[in-house]
Amino acid sequence: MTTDASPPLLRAEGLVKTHHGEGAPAHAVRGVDLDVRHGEFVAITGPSGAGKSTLLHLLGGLQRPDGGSLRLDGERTDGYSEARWAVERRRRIGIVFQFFNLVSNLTVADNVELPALLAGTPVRQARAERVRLLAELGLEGKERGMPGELSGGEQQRVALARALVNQPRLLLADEPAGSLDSKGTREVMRLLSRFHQRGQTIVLVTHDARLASAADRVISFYDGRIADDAALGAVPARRTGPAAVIDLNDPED
Ligand SMILES: Nc1ncnc2c1ncn2[C@@H]1O[C@H](COP(=O)(O)OP(=O)(O)OP(=O)(O)O)[C@@H](O)[C@H]1O
Repeated sequence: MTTDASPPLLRAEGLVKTHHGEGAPAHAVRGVDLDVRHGEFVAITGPSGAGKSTLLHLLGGLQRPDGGSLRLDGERTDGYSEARWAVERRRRIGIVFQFFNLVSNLTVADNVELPALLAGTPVRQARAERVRLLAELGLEGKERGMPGELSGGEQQRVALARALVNQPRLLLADEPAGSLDSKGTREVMRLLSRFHQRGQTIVLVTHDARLASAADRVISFYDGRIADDAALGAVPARRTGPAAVIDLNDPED
């Protein structure tokens, strides 16, 4: 059981990241201190170019900070190699992106099973988890289809299933509804809320205030820094037992 004495799932201290592109250096993250506790749903919101995506990439090890430190479950990540980060992303961190990043020449089923198989999950178990998640996300019957045959909202649900197939402690979502219509946005919002209700820790980057309102803590990011950090609600207790099925047609879900 998680107690107050346990370390936060994420602890960033003085994180700094500067991008060196063609023009002047972009000081995307200018010294960020941030704790994310188990079970929290944190939305990071702010204007375009504020550095939100860069921060999320640092939290998931997709980019390395130039300064500061990041701890995962109390463990410093400074010494992690690329290979170690890849393992952590398979086991402990699921990520969804704006443009889904599904493997276009793999079926929906294979896209979802792949991270489980890469993590060494036995084939039967990976399949069972894929079947459970796709049913839960309202994608039964789509398993044999290719990502390109699905709507944007469906593709994002496949990406969510893929991100969650290894039951990661942390879900990172970078503008997950950024390329979806309002129906797709509502779906993503409901799904993130539901997974959060079951104890999933989520860090969401979005410029969409409506999507951010699904979180229980909203961080306003501006010019590479945290400008405001507001807790909106209580962190739900981590639930155990079989997950409830989400009915995407049910307005209560
Ligand atoms: N790979 C990169 N190379 C050079 N500059 C970059 C790179 N990635 C981001 N930047 C710059 O860093 C700054 C922060 O970008 P970032 O994408 O993190 O912001 P953001 O808040 O997520 O913006 P948006 O909401 O538009 O996605 C911007 O000035 C951007 O141009």
